[in-house]
Amino acid sequence: MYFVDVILPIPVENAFTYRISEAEYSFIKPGMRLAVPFGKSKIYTSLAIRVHQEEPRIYEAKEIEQILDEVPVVHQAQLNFWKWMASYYMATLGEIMRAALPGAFLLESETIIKKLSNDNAEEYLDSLDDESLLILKTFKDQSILRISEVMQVLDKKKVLPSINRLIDLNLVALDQEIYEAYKPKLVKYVRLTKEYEQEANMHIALDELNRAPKQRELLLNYFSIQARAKKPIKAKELQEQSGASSAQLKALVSKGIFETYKIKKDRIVYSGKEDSAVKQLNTQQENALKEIKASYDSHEVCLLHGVTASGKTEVYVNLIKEYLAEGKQVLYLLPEIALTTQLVSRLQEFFGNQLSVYHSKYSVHERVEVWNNVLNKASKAQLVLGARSALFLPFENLGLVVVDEEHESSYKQYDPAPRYQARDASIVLAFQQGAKVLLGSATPSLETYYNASTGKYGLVTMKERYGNILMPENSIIDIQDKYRKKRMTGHFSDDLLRAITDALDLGEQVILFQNRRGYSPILECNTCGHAPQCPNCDVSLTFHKHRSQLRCHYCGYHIAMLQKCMACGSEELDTKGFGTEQVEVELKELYPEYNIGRMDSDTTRGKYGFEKIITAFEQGEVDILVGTQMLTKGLDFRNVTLVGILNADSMLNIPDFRAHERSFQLIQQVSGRAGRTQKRGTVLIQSYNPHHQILQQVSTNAYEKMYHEQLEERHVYKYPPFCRTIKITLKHRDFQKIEESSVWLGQALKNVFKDQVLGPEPPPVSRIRNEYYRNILIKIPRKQSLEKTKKAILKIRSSFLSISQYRSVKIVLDVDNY
Ligand SMILES: Nc1ncnc2c1ncn2[C@@H]1O[C@H](COP(=O)(O)OP(=O)(O)OP(=O)(O)O)[C@@H](O)[C@H]1O
Ligand SMILES: [Zn+2]
Repeated sequence: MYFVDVILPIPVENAFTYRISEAEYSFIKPGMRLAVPFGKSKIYTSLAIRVHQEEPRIYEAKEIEQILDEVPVVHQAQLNFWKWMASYYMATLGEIMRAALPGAFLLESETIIKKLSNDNAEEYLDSLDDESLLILKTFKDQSILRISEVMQVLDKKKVLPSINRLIDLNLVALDQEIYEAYKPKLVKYVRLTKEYEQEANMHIALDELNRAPKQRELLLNYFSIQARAKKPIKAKELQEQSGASSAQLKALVSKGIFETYKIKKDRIVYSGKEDSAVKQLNTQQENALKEIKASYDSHEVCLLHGVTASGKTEVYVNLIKEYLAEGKQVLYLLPEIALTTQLVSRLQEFFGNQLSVYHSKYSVHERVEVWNNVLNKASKAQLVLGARSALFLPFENLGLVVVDEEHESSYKQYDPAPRYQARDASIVLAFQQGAKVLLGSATPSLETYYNASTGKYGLVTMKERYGNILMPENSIIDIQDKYRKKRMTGHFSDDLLRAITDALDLGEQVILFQNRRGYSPILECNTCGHAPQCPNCDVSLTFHKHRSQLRCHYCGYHIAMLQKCMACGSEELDTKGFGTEQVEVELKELYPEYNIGRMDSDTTRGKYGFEKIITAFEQGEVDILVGTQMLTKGLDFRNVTLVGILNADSMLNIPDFRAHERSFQLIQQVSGRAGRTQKRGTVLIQSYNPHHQILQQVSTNAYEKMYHEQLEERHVYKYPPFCRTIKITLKHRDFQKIEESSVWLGQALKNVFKDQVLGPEPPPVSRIRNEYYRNILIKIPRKQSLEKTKKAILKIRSSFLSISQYRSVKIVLDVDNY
């Protein structure tokens, strides 16, 4: 008898064994997908990991349904990586498989598919087999179907390959796609021809146009726009301002006065200089590149610590080139693809078709395409740019991993399991494949900088900004003092307002940062003090003015804005605290003649949400951009000279051992958006605690000082990098049960780990979606075996779950929690 062990994409500890025939036994290789029955009537896509002849003892092996691949879709290398991840992050192989494989690889009976209206459908129909045609017909008037329904209609279970084919042909899609591929758009611009740039010729032109008033108007408008701001002028903008038609603009082009040109909408270059794709490295960058390569003689990992706008990207690019030239694969990890259309197009210019982008929110179609290209080592996917899930692509010949903005906490996956840290996991991946890792940041994480300082990683620094531009000038504004002296207008100090006005007068742009969205986080009754709370969560509702709603930021619950207090009926409702929306509203009143944009998760929903706002700002259509931490992620704007931070305190006061480190990073990164070209930038930080050490360190760019001070605290209070941590979260709908069970678990852990256990305690928001939360933190000293610690924790978890009244409590394990 022959058997195959498979991983099922569900959270069970063990692999499952199925029966196969002798022919299947010799055909199936580890890494191939098999459709298998599971439970009463479900069909899952599973992954073969081993064929053998040992009959399972505990249960009778069922037969597999079908083999879905002719060759493996993952290599043994991935299976090894998955095993490491499962064990390190205390997850199951099934959970890793679900995170790793593109959704289209994991069709199962519960998957919902939808029919696409495809213009080329007719063409394909001839090439389809009867079964696929039948599946298409099954849709009839419905737009979506469960795969199990297809199975029912066709009265057979072997439908997955046909559905896969339909997905490949773009006739059918999974019902979960959000984004389309990123395609840069071209925007048309107008400028004077060389000949007419000279003033003398200009006068002649104006005279000549005396009898074509509309064209003359166009030309005059061109001058006035140019006088206002030195930026490329869009054809559309010019036409609209002049009330002219495109024919009239064309006439000026054919007269040789204007010429039009196109720029990819995210490649706008100010000050009239054309960027060429290939850049000459400056000395600092050359040296950095050399030092990084030298460090690889003795290190696997190197940290590039380069201040904001030092030109780290160009260093990455040059290093990547060398690995590609050797025929190696390169992985470029980013914290958040949606925010980095700028970088994508910059890299596309360098690497053309060697570059693929992998995004868990791209269409299934594209994800599968990139996956297969990597699997087949196609030249198209030699360099892959992706967010954390790109780690799982089937690399086999990886030479280099670049982790850009390595300090970003979004490299950590929160939910669902596996709760991995992509930066850390990439180091293991690289090690398994004999590749090198480059971590880059202007504000490295404490953990990374510690590893670099102690010699575990190489360390290369770039202290100057590219092009001899100075770091922005920082000042801290004491708003308590300003309030007392009545020098505040809304949430703006007189100093900040003056700086904004000055920048706008010069045609420059401004970024304002407020780490909270909505209008106001608390609505309070002046009479009785009641503040409306979310019924499902333990937080107050945030007021969103534009929508006239009160919303919960944890569960999405919302109601219409109240006219009266729910408790006492008083009409005197007051708002406390402020978010980006309020800043925007105030700005619109203060600067009615300017365009204000807002970038937070309320304004960036939908397909091209981020892109639209970033592009509008880049093109100068928006003068002031207000936003949350989304603004910080490595954006490269050229006309921003002022960055204002409206209230630095809210970040500093978050109860978390990383809060100070994170505040430093956040403020330093937003500040880094100012004055990246030519003119030195200004950063104004408003705070009630102007003497806070972190603000002092930010304003003097004292990274090292911050590092040493924070490291000292971590040492004293025993936190990473001196300890590892595992956070255990318990969740249950019953308050009594969560209290009792968390105390039980805490005590059981304390019996083994003594005072290394903190808690249980309720987190700041201790109830979300009607579930109560309790956290327990275990600190594991460096010299204690992580392996044994985890084993002990799992054992205690088993005992916990064997207590019948606790069985329904959910336990979440988070290794190296963030
Ligand atoms: N060698 C070069 N030649 C021409 N321009 C360069 C060169 N190096 C960097 N630049 C320009 O300098 C600016 C800053 O570079 P880049 O965005 O790579 O900085 P960074 O170090 O990644 O900054 P941040 O950490 O803030 O993201 C960019 O506009 C880039 O085009
Ligand atoms: Zn809620």
